[in-house]
Amino acid sequence: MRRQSFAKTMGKARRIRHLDQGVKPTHIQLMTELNKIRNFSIVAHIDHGKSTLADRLIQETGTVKDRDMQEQMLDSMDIERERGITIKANTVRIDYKADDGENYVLNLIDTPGHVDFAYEVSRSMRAVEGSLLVVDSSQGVEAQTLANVYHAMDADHEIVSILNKIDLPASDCDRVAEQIEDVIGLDATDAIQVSAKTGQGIHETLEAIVKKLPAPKGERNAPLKAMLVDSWYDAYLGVIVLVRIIDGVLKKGERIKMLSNGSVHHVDRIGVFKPQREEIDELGPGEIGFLTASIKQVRDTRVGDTITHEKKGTEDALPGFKPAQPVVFCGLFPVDSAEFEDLRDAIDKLALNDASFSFEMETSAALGFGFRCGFLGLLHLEVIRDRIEREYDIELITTAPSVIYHIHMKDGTMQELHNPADMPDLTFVDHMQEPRIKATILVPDEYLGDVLKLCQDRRGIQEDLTYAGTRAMVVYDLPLNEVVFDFYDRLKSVTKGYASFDYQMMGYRQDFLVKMSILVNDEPVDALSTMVHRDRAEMRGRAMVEKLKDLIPRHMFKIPIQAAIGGKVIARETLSAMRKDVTAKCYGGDATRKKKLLEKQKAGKKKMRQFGKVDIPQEAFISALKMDG
Ligand SMILES: Nc1nc2c(ncn2[C@@H]2O[C@H](COP(=O)(O)OP(=O)(O)OP(=O)(O)O)[C@@H](O)[C@H]2O)c(=O)[nH]1
Repeated sequence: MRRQSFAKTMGKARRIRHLDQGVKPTHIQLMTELNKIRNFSIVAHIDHGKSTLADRLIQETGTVKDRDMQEQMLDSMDIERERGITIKANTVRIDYKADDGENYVLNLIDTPGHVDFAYEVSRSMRAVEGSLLVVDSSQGVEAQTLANVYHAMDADHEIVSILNKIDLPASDCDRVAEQIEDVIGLDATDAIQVSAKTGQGIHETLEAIVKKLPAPKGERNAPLKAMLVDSWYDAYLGVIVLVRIIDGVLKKGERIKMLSNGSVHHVDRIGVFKPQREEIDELGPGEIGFLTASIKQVRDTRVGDTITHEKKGTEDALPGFKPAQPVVFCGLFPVDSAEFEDLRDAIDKLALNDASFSFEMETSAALGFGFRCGFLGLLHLEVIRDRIEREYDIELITTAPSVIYHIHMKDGTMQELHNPADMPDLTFVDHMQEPRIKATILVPDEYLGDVLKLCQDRRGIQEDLTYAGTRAMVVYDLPLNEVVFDFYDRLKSVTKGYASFDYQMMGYRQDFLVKMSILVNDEPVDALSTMVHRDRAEMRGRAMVEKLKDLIPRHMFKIPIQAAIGGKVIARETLSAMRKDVTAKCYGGDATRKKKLLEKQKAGKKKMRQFGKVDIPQEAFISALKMDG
């Protein structure tokens, strides 16, 4: 369920696309005055209509001719598919002749919608002055509506509220406007009623962008200061960098410098997206566009960095820059060890276009060669894993996702632990800390009890509980390690899909954590080691060995399955022996059936890994870690 809905979220084409191929440069000159520019983003919960609204704005302004619209969309989606799931912000420049007779340039930045990419959302918000807040008027405010609108408020945006999907019978604008006021605290008296489907309210939206959102400020004669908003890899042009010019002018042929690392590049192209790529000669203050500079790797371009001229540039970096930090780690191993090189290839290629994904080689006694990979969150992990399996056709074993623990040693030093297998000798450890999150959950009140129980079971501390009509908003302080595995799944299942969830990282706190090892036939299986809270270790250990007992097929001998902390066994099951000959029951000698069974057995084997003398099926690694509570 999680995978499906995520595929939908991410796979849905960001339809404001850069059609990168087959576009001739047109070399238009932009001389837009600051007061004729409006830069904005659209914030919304998933499926509330962000992409559809963006399409409509583009269509209404004739940015894309009606007859091209369909074709354009399809092209865009192909590129989306080609690039795979894009988790990047994109932009489109819309020329709009307003009712006041003036021509305006509206720059729309599309932001990623998922919690894992909160940092990128907050950065791209800083590149614009205003936001359209889109709320589905048949649904109301959701957790991501809140999270995203808070980013917009943090960036001091002027916000225009849009009540979308008014064509639906379930639409209730009064109720949703009230919710926007109560829950978010925004005045929704002037909220625009829109149907992105029929086009109703689109003209009013464009007028509101011009009238209500502020024009950017900037100084044309000041040293160049531009924000790196986004970047992605293009097979023809190398890395394309999306920039917002704050001050100064950026011209083709100039040499630029990235302030974070001092690297210098020669700008070979400058342009805008309409939404197809159009080359121009310069970008002035307030404008948003792209540059290319023969940059080879997305890793060399960091979102939020400040770009200036190599000579006579500014020294003054934009505040708040930090490189994206992975928070969840797991091991990826090929099921078939012969595919290790293919896996390396796939990971290299994916990393080229995703600066937030980190990896290093790892060897596991049980799983052989693989990679320890870092992700921005669990969904990011799923995207990468799915892509490796689907696009590169490599079957993977994924080890338990782990967060980064801080291990404070007795000698006063601190180590980051990314992999439970690397846990240092406890005699040298003073104490450990784990990352905590602040989770915001919105849920219809009939499911509230189940949500509270779930959070409580995951060592959560309730921080807030408020109501907006028949929906409750709960805020919990939770340990990230209790959330990384199957929290979304459980939340969805206990609320029948009606809850929405968002979180932010809160920092580290000390707790009593231990490493729990799993031994199968007296051999430790390193890929199944996990860090757990001491008070929950027995329960988790028991649950895991019981599950493994069901997941591991019987062998010709008895197999003990144990959970242990240090040398102490805390849970144990025994898998009894059986005859392995699956054809034994086919007396009578039906040769085809016998053959079929043997083939089936062989196919089953392919997905097993051998640990000592025991075959453990691939799904055991994931299933054993799922909690039922
Ligand atoms: N009836 C109706 N459906 C709409 C309207 N706007 C969008 N939709 C539908 O709602 C669904 C979600 O719309 P999207 O524009 O893809 O939503 P989104 O917010 O971009 O979603 P994500 O890309 O998943 O974040 C699609 O099936 C749209 O066709 C509207 O005004 N009326």
